[in-house]
Amino acid sequence: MAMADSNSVSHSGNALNLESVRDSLIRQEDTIVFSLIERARYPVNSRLYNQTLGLVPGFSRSLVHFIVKETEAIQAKAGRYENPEENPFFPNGLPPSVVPTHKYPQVLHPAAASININEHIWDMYFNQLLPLFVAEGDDGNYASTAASDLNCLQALSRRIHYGKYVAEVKFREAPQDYEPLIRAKDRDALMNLLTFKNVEEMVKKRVAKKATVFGQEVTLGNNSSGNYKIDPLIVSHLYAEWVMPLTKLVEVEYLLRRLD
Ligand SMILES: C=C(O[C@@H]1C=C(C(=O)O)C=C[C@H]1O)C(=O)O
Repeated sequence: MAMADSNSVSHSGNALNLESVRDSLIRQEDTIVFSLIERARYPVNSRLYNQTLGLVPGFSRSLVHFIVKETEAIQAKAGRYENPEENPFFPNGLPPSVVPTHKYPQVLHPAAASININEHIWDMYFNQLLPLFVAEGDDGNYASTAASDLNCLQALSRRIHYGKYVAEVKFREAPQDYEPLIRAKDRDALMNLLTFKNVEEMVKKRVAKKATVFGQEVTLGNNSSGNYKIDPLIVSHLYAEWVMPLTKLVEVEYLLRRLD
């Protein structure tokens, strides 16, 4: 594969290349693992997710839906979604930013803004992931639990949508390989071309290790209990089954629009 001209684009002050993009993904692993550890402090608290309880007067969805929507509204006013790395879970009816606009480097093709798979991420997180790592029970801490859920969702969403940057870099490094497949709308061939199995294997091992290191009981003696705040196997499963496949889905969706 051809080398990118590392001076060709500026991204957060750094050159945008496959290495810098992968460094960002590695750093984001820390955020994801910590956010899961924080959520695991609370039991499942399923009333938070129940649409039929009517916990919020005049609002027909679940309490977590209410909290995420309202939190996103205030974050939108503060400019969060001006950053092309951020994608809201409830984009409809978000208020505009009221703060001065920051000039984010325009790295992505404008069609990137139309890619938002948060509905999918929402469904995966609440229906598949959460039941795997939280304890049964209800401690009534709904607002704090929902804030933890939102941190997990935002960290996962940022990582998965970062596939747009990954795809942009891969395209720039080898347009001659990608262009014919994009024109042919050949999803499978694009998926093959952008997949690096060896990198995926390293990611799975590294996130499991991070869960082991970040989630161990820290004591002043050297009596490690062997109890982890989140099961390292669940974290590598999360990456293998959802995070990496969804990142690659974003990469394919982005590439399909790259020549528009
Ligand atoms: C993100 C990349 O693209 C693909 C997805 C990966 C991931 O989600 O971690 C890892 C390797 C690739 O198969 C990459 O190449 O780094």
